[in-house]
Amino acid sequence: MRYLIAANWKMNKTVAESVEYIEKFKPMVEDIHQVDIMIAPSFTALSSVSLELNNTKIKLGAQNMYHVDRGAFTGEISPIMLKELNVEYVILGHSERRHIFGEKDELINKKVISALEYGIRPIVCVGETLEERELGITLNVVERQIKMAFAGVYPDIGLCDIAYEPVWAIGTGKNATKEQAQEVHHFIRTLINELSKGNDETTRILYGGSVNENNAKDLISQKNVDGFLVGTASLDPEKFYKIITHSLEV
Ligand SMILES: O=C[C@H](O)COP(=O)(O)O
Repeated sequence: MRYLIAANWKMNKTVAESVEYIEKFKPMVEDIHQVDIMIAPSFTALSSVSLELNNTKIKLGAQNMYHVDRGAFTGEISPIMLKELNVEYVILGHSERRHIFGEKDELINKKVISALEYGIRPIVCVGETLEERELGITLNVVERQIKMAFAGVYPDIGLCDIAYEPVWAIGTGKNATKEQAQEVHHFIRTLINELSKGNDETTRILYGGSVNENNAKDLISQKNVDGFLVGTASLDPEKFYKIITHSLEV
């Protein structure tokens, strides 16, 4: 399994700051070929970052998209707009989309189907809140989110990646332990094997939630952790680079 180490910059970095980052980061990773590296900047920086990443192995991602290709959807961005900029990945169902903007499983499913139609690889985010973990329903929540996100496309799960991001670990500095991560990742691996009838060998199960240069090695040494979706620590090219190099050591 080829690891994916992905940066989600969220609502950070202007165009100038994004370009400055990429110019610094490109030479740092030019000799790294063993893992996939993806960066998802803000929508306003996609075009400039796309030009910067031309002729590199670093993949471009978007942080969200709508499922319709054009029309009266004020404030939304379509898959054809992303394709035009060479976007290869799209993060869907991030907990900030679910909890701040009220995105439901049904909408996330439409977006997954649309991304697949347009040849953009979805990274579908799942994960429980602190309350759900304390109620002991973490695996039930993750199972529901996965079954609904991929409804109608189970045979194509291998064209997607999944990010397990416990909501209580996002941006809090309190990451899941390697045992907590492995338990859920193993559950997800078993579930997607069942749903895809054993066809899937290409879905990466990423961990996200306060990943940094100090905890990355421990987390990625777990059998079913196939990469990371990094928020805060990815905003600093040195820290993101260190996370990448730790993933080469396992
Ligand atoms: O998409 C990234 C995740 O939400 C993790 O964010 P974080 O690394 O700041 O906790």
